[in-house]
Amino acid sequence: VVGGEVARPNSWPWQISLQYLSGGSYYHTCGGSLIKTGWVMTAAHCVDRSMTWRVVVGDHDIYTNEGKEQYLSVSQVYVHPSWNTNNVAAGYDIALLRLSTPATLNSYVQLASLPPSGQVLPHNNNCYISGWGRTQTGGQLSAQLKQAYLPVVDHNTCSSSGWWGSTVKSSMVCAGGGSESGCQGDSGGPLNCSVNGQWVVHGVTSFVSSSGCNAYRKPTVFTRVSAYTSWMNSVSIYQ
Ligand SMILES: CC(C)C[C@H](NC(=O)[C@H](CCCC[NH3+])NC(=O)C(F)(F)F)C(=O)Nc1ccc(C(C)C)cc1
Repeated sequence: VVGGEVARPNSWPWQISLQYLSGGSYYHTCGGSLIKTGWVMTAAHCVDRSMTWRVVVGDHDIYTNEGKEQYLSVSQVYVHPSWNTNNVAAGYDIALLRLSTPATLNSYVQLASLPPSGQVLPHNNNCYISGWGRTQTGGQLSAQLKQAYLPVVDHNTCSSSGWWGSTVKSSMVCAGGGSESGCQGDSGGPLNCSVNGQWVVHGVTSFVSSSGCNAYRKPTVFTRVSAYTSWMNSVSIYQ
């Protein structure tokens, strides 16, 4: 997250850290959202490579053990069937991870609320991105969970020339576009939007401009969760 501030610990209790095993250690690579005690929603591009994954819930500082964390292994990865790793602009950047053991819910670990199918938020709707991603273009990951205020940019504006143009589809949500943005390592994490006074995860962090995370008029682009409700239901009911 470029800009914004360090979040109050566990104030986004559905935020997870997706980590991969390398040389005997685990490393943060993406965010995600706990949507059922045994299921995590993340971005398809986060799990393009097949690695040994683990999900950490209840985390704040990814480099220190503060005693609230639960380390959960992943038993199955379900990538959207239409995802094409060479064409993030086509959309479908969404995946579900089945956990081997369910998370225990408590004051640090809660389930995300998901939007009703088809819901599209208005321009400037109040949303926050959260994540441990880079704090500057080409910078380092953040040790502590950060958040930034990223109001919704409606599709009309976001897909206009000078903005993202036809790269952005209606199955996506744009947010931000100023000096604050998501950045590498925030992928897969939530766009937390206030709807009728409740936080709803409306987006899965998908991409930013290749010329820089907080590029002018290139808002952070999210997979629109409400466009994938039926696919998600089709996966988690039958496994
Ligand atoms: C060095 C970084 C900034 C490069 C930048 N990376 C990204 O945007 C990666 C996901 C890329 C998926 C494609 N394999 N996502 C992120 O960094 C995220 F913001 F989500 F955290 C990028 O590739 N962005 C990109 C690439 C291609 C397009 C075309 C569709 C125009 C648009 C954006």
